[in-house]
Amino acid sequence: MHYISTRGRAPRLDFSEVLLDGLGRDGGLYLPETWPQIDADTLRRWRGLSYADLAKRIMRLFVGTTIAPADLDRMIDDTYRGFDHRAVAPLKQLGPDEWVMELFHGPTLAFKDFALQLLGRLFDHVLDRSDRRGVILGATSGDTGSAAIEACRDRARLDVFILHPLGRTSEVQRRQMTTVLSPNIHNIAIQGTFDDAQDMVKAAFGDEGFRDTVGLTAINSINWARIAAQVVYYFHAGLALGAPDRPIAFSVPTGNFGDVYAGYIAARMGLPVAKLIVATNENDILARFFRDGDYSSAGVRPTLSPSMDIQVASNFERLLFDLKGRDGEATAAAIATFRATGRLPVTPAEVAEAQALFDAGAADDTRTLSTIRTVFGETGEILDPHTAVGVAVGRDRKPAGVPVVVLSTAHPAKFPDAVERAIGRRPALPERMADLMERPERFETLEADVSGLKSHIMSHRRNV
Ligand SMILES: Cc1ncc(COP(=O)(O)O)c(C=O)c1O
Ligand SMILES: N[C@@H](CCOP(=O)(O)O)C(=O)O
Repeated sequence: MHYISTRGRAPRLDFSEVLLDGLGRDGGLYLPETWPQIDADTLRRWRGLSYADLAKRIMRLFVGTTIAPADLDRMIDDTYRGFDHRAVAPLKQLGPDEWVMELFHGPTLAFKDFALQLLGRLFDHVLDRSDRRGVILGATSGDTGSAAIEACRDRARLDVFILHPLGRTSEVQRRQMTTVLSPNIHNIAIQGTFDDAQDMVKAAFGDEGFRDTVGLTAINSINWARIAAQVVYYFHAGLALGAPDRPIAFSVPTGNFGDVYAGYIAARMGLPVAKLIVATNENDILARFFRDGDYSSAGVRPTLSPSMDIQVASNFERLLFDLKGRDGEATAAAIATFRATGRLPVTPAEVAEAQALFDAGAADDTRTLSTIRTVFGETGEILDPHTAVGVAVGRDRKPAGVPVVVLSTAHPAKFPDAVERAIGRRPALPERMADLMERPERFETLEADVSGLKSHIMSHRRNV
Protein backbone atom coordinates (compact mmCIF):
# COMPACT_ATOMS: atom_id res chain seq x y z
CA MET A 1 0.00 0.00 0.00
CA HIS A 2 1.35 3.40 -0.98
CA TYR A 3 0.22 6.90 -0.10
CA ILE A 4 0.01 10.06 -2.19
CA SER A 5 -0.50 13.70 -1.24
CA THR A 6 -3.65 15.69 -1.95
CA ARG A 7 -1.50 18.39 -3.56
CA GLY A 8 0.30 16.01 -5.89
CA ARG A 9 3.84 17.22 -5.29
CA ALA A 10 5.12 15.21 -2.37
CA PRO A 11 6.90 11.86 -2.65
CA ARG A 12 4.85 8.65 -2.69
CA LEU A 13 5.37 6.95 0.70
CA ASP A 14 4.66 3.68 2.48
CA PHE A 15 2.76 3.43 5.76
CA SER A 16 5.75 3.74 8.11
CA GLU A 17 6.98 6.79 6.23
CA VAL A 18 3.55 8.41 6.27
CA LEU A 19 3.28 7.69 9.98
CA LEU A 20 6.47 9.61 10.73
CA ASP A 21 6.12 12.31 8.07
CA GLY A 22 2.57 13.34 8.98
CA LEU A 23 1.98 16.25 6.64
CA GLY A 24 3.06 16.14 2.98
CA ARG A 25 6.09 18.20 2.06
CA ASP A 26 3.89 20.05 -0.44
CA GLY A 27 1.52 21.03 2.40
CA GLY A 28 -0.97 18.33 1.36
CA LEU A 29 -2.41 15.41 3.29
CA TYR A 30 -1.56 11.81 2.54
CA LEU A 31 -4.13 9.20 1.58
CA PRO A 32 -4.01 5.75 -0.06
CA GLU A 33 -3.24 5.59 -3.75
CA THR A 34 -6.23 3.23 -4.10
CA TRP A 35 -8.94 2.28 -1.63
CA PRO A 36 -8.60 -1.24 -0.26
CA GLN A 37 -11.78 -3.25 -0.96
CA ILE A 38 -13.59 -5.63 1.38
CA ASP A 39 -16.23 -7.76 -0.32
CA ALA A 40 -19.57 -8.83 1.13
CA ASP A 41 -18.52 -12.45 1.82
CA THR A 42 -15.49 -11.29 3.76
CA LEU A 43 -17.66 -8.92 5.77
CA ARG A 44 -20.05 -11.75 6.63
CA ARG A 45 -17.10 -13.86 7.82
CA TRP A 46 -15.93 -10.97 10.01
CA ARG A 47 -19.21 -10.75 11.93
CA GLY A 48 -18.67 -11.52 15.62
CA LEU A 49 -14.94 -10.76 15.66
CA SER A 50 -13.67 -8.96 18.75
CA TYR A 51 -12.82 -5.29 18.25
CA ALA A 52 -9.08 -6.04 18.30
CA ASP A 53 -9.36 -8.90 15.82
CA LEU A 54 -11.36 -6.74 13.44
CA ALA A 55 -8.83 -3.93 13.83
CA LYS A 56 -6.00 -6.33 12.90
CA ARG A 57 -7.71 -7.26 9.64
CA ILE A 58 -8.53 -3.69 8.65
CA MET A 59 -5.26 -2.09 9.75
CA ARG A 60 -3.27 -4.71 7.84
CA LEU A 61 -4.85 -3.41 4.64
CA PHE A 62 -3.44 0.06 5.37
CA VAL A 63 -0.11 -0.94 6.88
CA GLY A 64 0.88 -3.34 4.08
CA THR A 65 4.22 -5.04 4.58
CA THR A 66 6.04 -2.21 6.36
CA ILE A 67 5.34 -3.63 9.82
CA ALA A 68 5.49 -7.37 10.50
CA PRO A 69 1.96 -8.77 11.03
CA ALA A 70 2.92 -10.29 14.39
CA ASP A 71 4.19 -6.91 15.64
CA LEU A 72 1.10 -5.09 14.41
CA ASP A 73 -1.21 -7.66 16.00
CA ARG A 74 0.60 -7.39 19.32
CA MET A 75 0.34 -3.58 19.32
CA ILE A 76 -3.37 -3.77 18.49
CA ASP A 77 -4.02 -6.30 21.26
CA ASP A 78 -2.14 -4.11 23.78
CA THR A 79 -4.03 -1.03 22.65
CA TYR A 80 -7.59 -2.25 23.05
CA ARG A 81 -6.86 -4.32 26.16
CA GLY A 82 -6.42 -0.96 27.89
CA PHE A 83 -10.04 0.11 27.31
CA ASP A 84 -12.53 0.04 30.17
CA HIS A 85 -15.37 -1.75 28.36
CA ARG A 86 -15.12 -5.37 27.20
CA ALA A 87 -16.83 -4.49 23.92
CA VAL A 88 -14.36 -1.57 23.43
CA ALA A 89 -16.92 0.39 21.34
CA PRO A 90 -20.30 -0.71 22.71
CA LEU A 91 -23.57 0.17 20.98
CA LYS A 92 -26.50 1.36 23.08
CA GLN A 93 -29.99 1.69 21.71
CA LEU A 94 -31.68 5.02 22.43
CA GLY A 95 -34.89 4.38 20.53
CA PRO A 96 -36.33 2.70 17.42
CA ASP A 97 -33.58 2.62 14.80
CA GLU A 98 -31.39 4.94 16.89
CA TRP A 99 -28.12 3.87 18.52
CA VAL A 100 -25.11 5.50 20.11
CA MET A 101 -21.68 3.97 19.72
CA GLU A 102 -19.76 4.78 22.90
CA LEU A 103 -16.24 5.72 21.93
CA PHE A 104 -15.18 7.04 25.32
CA HIS A 105 -13.99 3.96 27.18
CA GLY A 106 -10.30 4.59 26.51
CA PRO A 107 -7.82 6.13 28.97
CA THR A 108 -8.72 9.79 28.30
CA LEU A 109 -12.47 9.35 27.82
CA ALA A 110 -12.77 10.44 24.17
CA PHE A 111 -12.76 8.75 20.77
CA LYS A 112 -9.23 10.01 20.12
CA ASP A 113 -7.87 7.13 22.24
CA PHE A 114 -8.87 4.62 19.55
CA ALA A 115 -6.20 5.91 17.22
CA LEU A 116 -3.72 7.58 19.53
CA GLN A 117 -3.20 4.62 21.86
CA LEU A 118 -2.17 2.67 18.78
CA LEU A 119 -0.12 5.53 17.31
CA GLY A 120 1.99 5.82 20.47
CA ARG A 121 2.95 2.17 20.06
CA LEU A 122 3.50 2.49 16.31
CA PHE A 123 5.78 5.52 16.76
CA ASP A 124 7.88 3.68 19.31
CA HIS A 125 8.12 0.62 17.09
CA VAL A 126 9.12 2.48 13.92
CA LEU A 127 11.54 4.86 15.69
CA ASP A 128 13.15 1.99 17.58
CA ARG A 129 13.60 0.01 14.40
CA SER A 130 15.38 2.90 12.72
CA ASP A 131 17.11 4.10 15.91
CA ARG A 132 15.64 7.60 15.54
CA ARG A 133 14.05 10.17 17.80
CA GLY A 134 11.14 12.46 17.08
CA VAL A 135 9.31 15.60 18.14
CA ILE A 136 5.53 15.39 18.07
CA LEU A 137 3.78 18.67 17.43
CA GLY A 138 0.01 18.81 17.70
CA ALA A 139 -2.88 21.22 18.07
CA THR A 140 -5.91 20.44 20.16
CA SER A 141 -9.29 21.91 20.87
CA GLY A 142 -9.34 19.69 23.94
CA ASP A 143 -9.36 15.95 23.32
CA THR A 144 -6.57 15.09 20.84
CA GLY A 145 -4.07 16.70 23.21
CA SER A 146 -4.78 14.58 26.24
CA ALA A 147 -5.08 11.40 24.16
CA ALA A 148 -1.69 12.10 22.52
CA ILE A 149 -0.07 12.96 25.84
CA GLU A 150 -1.40 9.82 27.50
CA ALA A 151 -0.23 7.69 24.57
CA CYS A 152 3.27 9.19 24.35
CA ARG A 153 4.19 10.22 27.90
CA ASP A 154 7.54 8.93 29.13
CA ARG A 155 8.50 7.47 25.74
CA ALA A 156 12.26 7.81 25.48
CA ARG A 157 12.37 8.58 21.76
CA LEU A 158 9.69 11.28 21.75
CA ASP A 159 9.17 14.85 22.89
CA VAL A 160 5.55 16.00 22.70
CA PHE A 161 4.49 19.63 22.22
CA ILE A 162 0.74 20.21 22.38
CA LEU A 163 -0.88 23.57 21.62
CA HIS A 164 -4.30 24.30 23.08
CA PRO A 165 -6.29 27.52 22.72
CA LEU A 166 -6.00 29.45 25.99
CA GLY A 167 -9.26 29.39 27.96
CA ARG A 168 -11.22 27.60 25.23
CA THR A 169 -11.23 24.02 26.51
CA SER A 170 -13.21 22.66 29.45
CA GLU A 171 -11.31 22.64 32.74
CA VAL A 172 -11.29 18.84 32.81
CA GLN A 173 -9.85 18.73 29.28
CA ARG A 174 -7.12 21.25 30.16
CA ARG A 175 -6.20 19.45 33.36
CA GLN A 176 -6.03 16.09 31.59
CA MET A 177 -3.16 17.63 29.61
CA THR A 178 -1.46 20.03 31.98
CA THR A 179 -1.29 17.73 35.00
CA VAL A 180 0.90 15.26 33.14
CA LEU A 181 4.34 16.30 34.39
CA SER A 182 6.47 13.78 32.49
CA PRO A 183 9.70 15.38 31.23
CA ASN A 184 8.88 14.67 27.56
CA ILE A 185 5.50 16.45 27.71
CA HIS A 186 5.31 20.18 26.87
CA ASN A 187 1.90 21.88 27.04
CA ILE A 188 1.51 25.29 25.42
CA ALA A 189 -1.55 27.52 25.69
CA ILE A 190 -1.87 29.65 22.56
CA GLN A 191 -3.40 33.12 22.66
CA GLY A 192 -5.83 32.36 19.84
CA THR A 193 -8.26 29.75 18.57
CA PHE A 194 -7.79 26.11 17.64
CA ASP A 195 -7.66 27.20 13.99
CA ASP A 196 -4.69 29.48 14.84
CA ALA A 197 -2.97 26.59 16.63
CA GLN A 198 -3.57 24.22 13.71
CA ASP A 199 -2.16 26.83 11.29
CA MET A 200 0.95 27.12 13.47
CA VAL A 201 1.44 23.36 13.35
CA LYS A 202 1.13 23.35 9.56
CA ALA A 203 3.50 26.33 9.26
CA ALA A 204 6.10 24.55 11.41
CA PHE A 205 5.83 21.50 9.14
CA GLY A 206 6.20 23.85 6.16
CA ASP A 207 9.69 24.88 7.33
CA GLU A 208 11.68 21.94 5.94
CA GLY A 209 14.90 22.85 7.77
CA PHE A 210 13.17 22.96 11.13
CA ARG A 211 11.11 19.89 10.37
CA ASP A 212 14.16 17.79 9.53
CA THR A 213 16.34 19.17 12.33
CA VAL A 214 13.92 18.17 15.07
CA GLY A 215 12.31 15.17 13.34
CA LEU A 216 8.80 16.61 13.41
CA THR A 217 5.89 14.16 13.56
CA ALA A 218 2.12 14.78 13.67
CA ILE A 219 -0.52 13.35 15.98
CA ASN A 220 -3.44 15.30 14.56
CA SER A 221 -5.67 13.71 11.98
CA ILE A 222 -3.45 15.22 9.30
CA ASN A 223 -1.51 12.02 10.07
CA TRP A 224 -3.02 9.26 7.93
CA ALA A 225 -2.50 6.62 10.64
CA ARG A 226 -5.00 8.48 12.86
CA ILE A 227 -7.71 8.19 10.23
CA ALA A 228 -6.93 4.56 9.42
CA ALA A 229 -7.44 3.46 13.01
CA GLN A 230 -10.76 5.30 13.18
CA VAL A 231 -12.15 3.42 10.16
CA VAL A 232 -12.37 0.26 12.26
CA TYR A 233 -15.26 1.30 14.49
CA TYR A 234 -17.52 2.04 11.52
CA PHE A 235 -17.10 -1.55 10.39
CA HIS A 236 -17.54 -2.78 13.95
CA ALA A 237 -20.90 -1.00 14.31
CA GLY A 238 -22.00 -1.92 10.79
CA LEU A 239 -21.26 -5.62 11.31
CA ALA A 240 -23.07 -5.64 14.67
CA LEU A 241 -26.18 -4.20 13.00
CA GLY A 242 -26.28 -6.51 9.99
CA ALA A 243 -23.73 -5.34 7.41
CA PRO A 244 -23.28 -6.10 4.59
CA ASP A 245 -26.95 -7.08 4.35
CA ARG A 246 -28.40 -3.93 5.94
CA PRO A 247 -27.20 -0.40 5.21
CA ILE A 248 -26.93 1.98 8.14
CA ALA A 249 -26.44 5.71 8.59
CA PHE A 250 -24.00 7.41 10.96
CA SER A 251 -24.43 10.79 12.60
CA VAL A 252 -21.01 12.17 13.47
CA PRO A 253 -20.29 15.21 15.66
CA THR A 254 -17.79 17.05 13.51
CA GLY A 255 -15.09 19.72 13.77
CA ASN A 256 -11.89 18.88 11.92
CA PHE A 257 -13.68 16.37 9.64
CA GLY A 258 -11.42 13.48 10.64
CA ASP A 259 -13.93 11.20 12.28
CA VAL A 260 -16.63 11.45 9.64
CA TYR A 261 -13.99 11.19 6.92
CA ALA A 262 -13.05 7.80 8.40
CA GLY A 263 -16.69 6.83 7.80
CA TYR A 264 -16.33 7.94 4.19
CA ILE A 265 -13.36 5.60 3.83
CA ALA A 266 -15.33 2.72 5.35
CA ALA A 267 -17.98 3.35 2.70
CA ARG A 268 -15.35 3.50 -0.06
CA MET A 269 -13.95 0.17 1.18
CA GLY A 270 -17.28 -1.61 0.91
CA LEU A 271 -19.31 -0.98 4.07
CA PRO A 272 -22.90 -0.26 2.99
CA VAL A 273 -23.46 3.25 4.39
CA ALA A 274 -26.81 4.86 3.60
CA LYS A 275 -25.78 8.34 4.79
CA LEU A 276 -23.02 10.05 6.72
CA ILE A 277 -24.65 12.87 8.66
CA VAL A 278 -22.22 15.68 9.44
CA ALA A 279 -23.32 17.25 12.73
CA THR A 280 -21.76 20.58 13.70
CA ASN A 281 -22.34 23.12 16.43
CA GLU A 282 -22.75 26.83 15.56
CA ASN A 283 -19.33 26.68 13.89
CA ASP A 284 -21.06 25.29 10.87
CA ILE A 285 -18.76 25.68 7.85
CA LEU A 286 -19.08 21.95 7.10
CA ALA A 287 -22.85 21.87 7.54
CA ARG A 288 -23.15 24.83 5.17
CA PHE A 289 -21.01 23.05 2.58
CA PHE A 290 -22.96 19.79 2.59
CA ARG A 291 -26.32 21.58 2.64
CA ASP A 292 -25.66 24.44 0.19
CA GLY A 293 -22.16 24.07 -1.23
CA ASP A 294 -21.04 27.09 0.79
CA TYR A 295 -17.58 26.49 2.29
CA SER A 296 -16.74 29.99 3.44
CA SER A 297 -14.89 30.98 6.58
CA ALA A 298 -16.51 32.76 9.49
CA GLY A 299 -15.07 33.59 12.92
CA VAL A 300 -14.97 30.83 15.51
CA ARG A 301 -17.59 31.16 18.24
CA PRO A 302 -17.09 29.48 21.63
CA THR A 303 -19.80 26.88 22.33
CA LEU A 304 -20.71 24.22 24.87
CA SER A 305 -19.06 21.64 22.58
CA PRO A 306 -15.61 23.30 22.51
CA SER A 307 -13.79 20.47 20.76
CA MET A 308 -15.80 21.27 17.63
CA ASP A 309 -15.13 25.03 17.72
CA ILE A 310 -13.31 24.81 14.39
CA GLN A 311 -13.88 26.67 11.13
CA VAL A 312 -11.05 25.32 8.97
CA ALA A 313 -11.60 21.58 8.81
CA SER A 314 -8.26 20.04 8.03
CA ASN A 315 -9.43 16.72 6.58
CA PHE A 316 -11.91 18.30 4.25
CA GLU A 317 -8.98 18.61 1.85
CA ARG A 318 -8.89 14.81 1.56
CA LEU A 319 -12.51 14.67 0.45
CA LEU A 320 -11.97 17.63 -1.85
CA PHE A 321 -9.15 15.73 -3.55
CA ASP A 322 -11.62 12.96 -4.47
CA LEU A 323 -14.28 15.48 -5.53
CA LYS A 324 -11.69 17.08 -7.82
CA GLY A 325 -11.05 13.73 -9.50
CA ARG A 326 -7.84 13.16 -7.49
CA ASP A 327 -6.23 16.10 -9.26
CA GLY A 328 -3.53 17.45 -6.93
CA GLU A 329 -3.04 20.69 -8.88
CA ALA A 330 -6.75 21.49 -8.78
CA THR A 331 -6.97 20.65 -5.08
CA ALA A 332 -3.96 22.84 -4.25
CA ALA A 333 -5.42 25.71 -6.31
CA ALA A 334 -8.81 25.45 -4.57
CA ILE A 335 -7.19 25.48 -1.11
CA ALA A 336 -5.03 28.46 -2.09
CA THR A 337 -8.16 30.33 -3.22
CA PHE A 338 -9.89 29.50 0.07
CA ARG A 339 -6.90 30.81 2.00
CA ALA A 340 -6.78 33.99 -0.07
CA THR A 341 -10.50 34.79 -0.32
CA GLY A 342 -12.17 32.85 2.50
CA ARG A 343 -14.36 30.96 0.01
CA LEU A 344 -13.71 27.55 -1.53
CA PRO A 345 -14.39 27.27 -5.27
CA VAL A 346 -16.45 24.13 -5.96
CA THR A 347 -18.71 23.25 -8.85
CA PRO A 348 -22.39 22.24 -8.51
CA ALA A 349 -21.42 18.76 -9.76
CA GLU A 350 -18.83 18.40 -6.98
CA VAL A 351 -21.38 19.48 -4.36
CA ALA A 352 -23.95 17.03 -5.75
CA GLU A 353 -21.39 14.22 -5.62
CA ALA A 354 -20.69 15.00 -1.97
CA GLN A 355 -24.40 15.14 -1.17
CA ALA A 356 -24.93 11.63 -2.54
CA LEU A 357 -23.29 10.22 0.59
CA PHE A 358 -23.25 13.10 3.08
CA ASP A 359 -26.05 15.03 4.71
CA ALA A 360 -25.57 17.68 7.39
CA GLY A 361 -27.02 20.00 9.98
CA ALA A 362 -26.05 22.22 12.89
CA ALA A 363 -27.28 22.39 16.48
CA ASP A 364 -26.71 25.48 18.64
CA ASP A 365 -26.13 25.49 22.40
CA THR A 366 -29.83 25.75 23.25
CA ARG A 367 -30.54 22.66 21.17
CA THR A 368 -27.51 20.89 22.66
CA LEU A 369 -28.80 21.44 26.19
CA SER A 370 -32.37 20.45 25.31
CA THR A 371 -31.11 17.26 23.63
CA ILE A 372 -29.09 16.24 26.72
CA ARG A 373 -32.23 16.88 28.80
CA THR A 374 -34.57 15.01 26.44
CA VAL A 375 -32.38 11.94 26.04
CA PHE A 376 -31.82 11.80 29.81
CA GLY A 377 -35.60 11.94 30.34
CA GLU A 378 -36.26 9.29 27.67
CA THR A 379 -33.52 6.80 28.51
CA GLY A 380 -31.55 7.82 31.63
CA GLU A 381 -28.41 8.11 29.45
CA ILE A 382 -26.25 11.20 30.00
CA LEU A 383 -24.76 12.57 26.78
CA ASP A 384 -21.79 14.87 26.52
CA PRO A 385 -22.46 18.06 24.53
CA HIS A 386 -20.66 16.83 21.39
CA THR A 387 -22.66 13.62 21.32
CA ALA A 388 -25.81 15.67 21.92
CA VAL A 389 -25.07 17.62 18.73
CA GLY A 390 -24.80 14.27 16.92
CA VAL A 391 -28.12 13.04 18.34
CA ALA A 392 -29.93 16.32 17.59
CA VAL A 393 -28.80 16.50 13.97
CA GLY A 394 -29.18 12.73 13.54
CA ARG A 395 -32.84 13.05 14.57
CA ASP A 396 -33.38 15.97 12.17
CA ARG A 397 -31.80 14.26 9.18
CA LYS A 398 -32.52 10.55 9.77
CA PRO A 399 -33.13 8.71 6.50
CA ALA A 400 -36.41 6.74 6.61
CA GLY A 401 -36.17 3.03 7.37
CA VAL A 402 -32.45 3.03 8.10
CA PRO A 403 -30.89 2.65 11.56
CA VAL A 404 -28.78 5.60 12.62
CA VAL A 405 -25.68 5.17 14.76
CA VAL A 406 -24.57 8.37 16.52
CA LEU A 407 -20.90 8.44 17.40
CA SER A 408 -20.66 9.24 21.10
CA THR A 409 -17.30 10.93 21.06
CA ALA A 410 -16.67 11.89 24.68
CA HIS A 411 -17.60 10.94 28.23
CA PRO A 412 -20.00 13.46 29.80
CA ALA A 413 -17.68 13.91 32.80
CA LYS A 414 -15.31 15.87 30.54
CA PHE A 415 -17.96 18.62 30.31
CA PRO A 416 -19.60 18.72 33.76
CA ASP A 417 -20.69 22.39 33.58
CA ALA A 418 -22.67 21.92 30.36
CA VAL A 419 -24.23 18.68 31.60
CA GLU A 420 -25.20 20.31 34.90
CA ARG A 421 -26.87 23.16 33.03
CA ALA A 422 -28.92 20.61 31.12
CA ILE A 423 -29.97 18.13 33.80
CA GLY A 424 -28.89 19.64 37.13
CA ARG A 425 -26.32 16.98 37.92
CA ARG A 426 -22.56 16.72 37.44
CA PRO A 427 -21.36 13.41 35.99
CA ALA A 428 -18.47 11.94 38.01
CA LEU A 429 -15.04 11.22 36.62
CA PRO A 430 -13.87 7.59 36.85
CA GLU A 431 -12.17 6.71 40.15
CA ARG A 432 -8.67 6.72 38.57
CA MET A 433 -9.14 10.44 37.78
CA ALA A 434 -11.01 11.46 40.92
CA ASP A 435 -8.23 13.82 42.13
CA LEU A 436 -7.75 15.52 38.73
CA MET A 437 -8.87 18.93 40.05
CA GLU A 438 -6.24 18.85 42.83
CA ARG A 439 -3.24 17.79 40.74
CA PRO A 440 -0.58 20.46 40.00
CA GLU A 441 -0.54 21.86 36.45
CA ARG A 442 2.33 22.85 34.16
CA PHE A 443 2.04 24.79 30.90
CA GLU A 444 3.53 27.76 29.07
CA THR A 445 1.58 30.48 27.29
CA LEU A 446 2.71 31.69 23.85
CA GLU A 447 1.40 34.11 21.25
CA ALA A 448 -0.04 32.65 18.06
CA ASP A 449 3.26 33.10 16.27
CA VAL A 450 5.13 30.25 14.61
CA SER A 451 8.65 31.65 14.99
CA GLY A 452 8.18 31.91 18.77
CA LEU A 453 6.87 28.35 18.76
CA LYS A 454 9.85 27.02 16.82
CA SER A 455 12.32 28.70 19.21
CA HIS A 456 10.39 27.25 22.13
CA ILE A 457 10.63 23.76 20.68
CA MET A 458 14.34 24.14 19.90
CA SER A 459 15.12 25.16 23.46
CA HIS A 460 12.82 22.71 25.27
CA ARG A 461 13.15 19.44 23.37
CA ARG A 462 15.20 16.83 25.14
CA ASN A 463 15.99 14.72 22.11
CA VAL A 464 19.26 16.24 20.99
C1 LIG B 1 -15.50 15.10 21.72
C2 LIG B 1 -15.30 15.41 20.28
N1 LIG B 1 -16.32 15.22 19.44
C3 LIG B 1 -16.19 15.49 18.12
C4 LIG B 1 -15.03 15.99 17.59
C5 LIG B 1 -14.95 16.25 16.13
O1 LIG B 1 -14.12 15.30 15.51
P1 LIG B 1 -13.39 15.65 14.13
O2 LIG B 1 -12.50 16.78 14.41
O3 LIG B 1 -12.67 14.42 13.79
O4 LIG B 1 -14.46 16.03 13.19
C6 LIG B 1 -13.94 16.22 18.44
C7 LIG B 1 -12.63 16.75 17.96
O5 LIG B 1 -12.38 17.04 16.88
C8 LIG B 1 -14.07 15.91 19.81
O6 LIG B 1 -13.04 16.04 20.62
N1 LIG C 1 -11.34 18.18 18.37
C1 LIG C 1 -9.95 17.95 18.18
C2 LIG C 1 -9.33 18.90 17.21
C3 LIG C 1 -8.13 18.30 16.55
O1 LIG C 1 -8.59 17.33 15.69
P1 LIG C 1 -7.72 16.16 15.10
O2 LIG C 1 -8.68 15.05 14.97
O3 LIG C 1 -7.20 16.66 13.83
O4 LIG C 1 -6.61 15.84 16.04
C4 LIG C 1 -9.32 17.96 19.54
O5 LIG C 1 -9.95 17.53 20.48
O6 LIG C 1 -8.21 18.40 19.72
